[in-house]
Amino acid sequence: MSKPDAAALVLEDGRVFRGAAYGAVGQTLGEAVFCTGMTGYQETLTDPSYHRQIVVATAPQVGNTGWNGEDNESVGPDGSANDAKMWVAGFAIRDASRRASSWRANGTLDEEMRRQDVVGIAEIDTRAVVRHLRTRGSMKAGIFSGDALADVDTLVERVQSQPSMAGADLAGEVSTTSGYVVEPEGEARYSVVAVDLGIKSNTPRMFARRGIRVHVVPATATIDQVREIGADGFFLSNGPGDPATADSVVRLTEEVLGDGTPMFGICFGNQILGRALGRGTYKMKFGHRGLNIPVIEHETGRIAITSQNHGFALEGEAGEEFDTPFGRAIVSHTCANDGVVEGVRLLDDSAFSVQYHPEAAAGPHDAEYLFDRFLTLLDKKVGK
Ligand SMILES: NC(=O)CC[C@H](N)C(=O)O
Repeated sequence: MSKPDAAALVLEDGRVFRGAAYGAVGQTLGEAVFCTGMTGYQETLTDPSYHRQIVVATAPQVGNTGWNGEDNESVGPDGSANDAKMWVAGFAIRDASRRASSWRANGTLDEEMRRQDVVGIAEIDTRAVVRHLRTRGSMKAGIFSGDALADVDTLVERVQSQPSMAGADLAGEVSTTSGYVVEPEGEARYSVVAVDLGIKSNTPRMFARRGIRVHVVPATATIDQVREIGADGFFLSNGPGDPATADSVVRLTEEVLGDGTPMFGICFGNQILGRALGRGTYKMKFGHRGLNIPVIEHETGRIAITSQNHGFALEGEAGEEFDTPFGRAIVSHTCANDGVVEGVRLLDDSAFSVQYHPEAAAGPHDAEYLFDRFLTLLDKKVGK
C-alpha cells in the first residue's frame, strides 16, 4: 500500500492536528463537532442534519463494517435512499480500519468517501480534539490534504473565512425540491404531511409501518399546499442549520396549529414547534451528538436513552408550563446530563415534539413509542 498523503485538521483558534488523508484528498470547510456514537457511522455521514459540519468520531476505530446499500439516512429526489448522499462536510477519525468486514458491505468507507468527494483525516488524536471542542465549544474548522496544504496562517485564514453555523439557513439546501409520497405498509389508516427540512429516510418508514401514508413536501411548502393535500396529521423533520433562521416554516407551523391539525416534530422540528409556541432558541456550546444520551420525560419520570444530533436548543426549564396562542404548553423533556430542553407539548396533546431521534437511525429504540403516541393522537382526533 502506498503511504497516504499528509493531512491537517485546522481549527479557527489556530489549533492544528496533523494526520493522514482519509477519503478524498483536498480541502473542506465546516463546523467541527464531535459524535460519541460507537457505531452507526454510515447513518451519521448521510444524515442531512450534518450538512456543513466536520464530524469528529470519538469511536477509536472507524470503517470496520464498510459501506452498504441499506443504511443511508439521506433521501434522493425520488424519495429513495439508494445511492444517497453523504452530507457531512468532512470526517475526522483516529484509526481507519484496515479491512471492512460485514456481509452487507459492498465497499469500504474510504472508497465511498473518495467516490463522493468527501475529504477526511485519520491518525489524529481525536480525544485531544474532543477535549478542545468541549472546553472551547464547537468552532469553524477545515481539513486540508494534498495540494490544499499550506502554511498554518493561510489555512487558519481559510477556516475563518467561512460563514458561521449561527445564523446559517440550510434547510433549503438539503430539502427535496418536489414532493413525493411514501406509501403505508398494509392497510392505509391515516395520512400525514411531512415537511422535509432534511428528513432522514427512516422517519417515513416509521410512519409507513404504522399504516400512515406520508406526503413529503419541500421546506418551501405553503399553507395552501398543505391544506390542499388535506392530510390527517402534520410532521416537522430534523434538519441542518440555525432554527432562528427558519421563519417561514415557523409561520407555516403557526397556521397548521391554528387549523388544529395533530402535529409531531423531531429535532429541527422540535425547535420550529417551540418557536411557533413562542420560545426562543440558542446555540449550545458543543451540542449533543451520540447514541446514548439520557432524556427525562417529566410527567412520568421515565428516562429514555436516545440518539441525538443537535447544536441548538429551545429555551426553557424542566416541566415549565407556559401560555401560547394555541393553548397551554409544557417543557415535557430535558436532558439528564445538562438540563437542556429535549421536548415540548401542548397540554391538550394536539402537538408534541422532541429534540432527540425516535426514528433512531442509528441508535437505541427506547423512544420509538413516540410514533405510537402520534398514532394514538390521530386515533383520538381523526378517529378512523
Ligand atoms: N438533527 C437536527 O435536526 C439538528 C437541528 C439543528 N440544526 C441543530 O443543530 O440543533
